[in-house]
Amino acid sequence: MTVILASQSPRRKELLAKIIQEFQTMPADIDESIIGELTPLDYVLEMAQKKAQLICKQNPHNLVIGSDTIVVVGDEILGKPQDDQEAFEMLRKLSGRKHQVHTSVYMMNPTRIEQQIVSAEVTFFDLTDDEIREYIATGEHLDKAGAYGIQGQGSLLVEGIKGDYYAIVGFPIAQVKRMLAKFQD
Ligand SMILES: Cc1cn([C@H]2C[C@H](O)[C@@H](COP(=O)(O)OP(=O)(O)OP(=O)(O)O)O2)c(=O)[nH]c1=O
Repeated sequence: MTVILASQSPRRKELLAKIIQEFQTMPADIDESIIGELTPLDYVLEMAQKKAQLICKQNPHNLVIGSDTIVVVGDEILGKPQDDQEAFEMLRKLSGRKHQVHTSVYMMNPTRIEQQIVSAEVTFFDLTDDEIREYIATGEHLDKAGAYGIQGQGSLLVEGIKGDYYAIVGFPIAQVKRMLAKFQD
């Protein structure tokens, strides 16, 4: 059965390639704007489900994987920033405190569904406005939840992490591998 990753993220593609050799990718363009109506965990799972369901409709005989990543600080959900100004505000909120990163994975084929949320806690150093501007100048913040990428220059903002590093980067491969194994049963 062909595996389809319902994603346009080059990172998710790279990470899935670490655990399976053959799969396709298809972007799932869904409306991610219902922030606020759901709890963070319900929201992140729903986004992964929507991505998987959209691609599954067009490819009903395949195993489709959707995934989504959010940052939660206090009780606020941070998705991807719209522009540099919003990125600046997000990074200011994250400065000097802990936040949670949640990545959901939703897998479906005609006979089975597996879903999972994998989380990590990230602590940021105290950041000056100049440090935030310097980071934003790298440009790597724009397509990332919370406006940073721990795998890049964003690592310089991070004092520590607890939990699964790959959940922060956007695709928790150890859990994904275990979920995929259930489709072999
Ligand atoms: C916090 C953090 C997020 N991210 C990324 C992971 C996700 O790709 C992105 C959050 O956006 P998502 O909407 O989860 O994913 P996406 O738009 O990149 O891809 P698709 O919906 O097509 O699957 O933020 C990092 O790469 N590094 C980090 O440290």
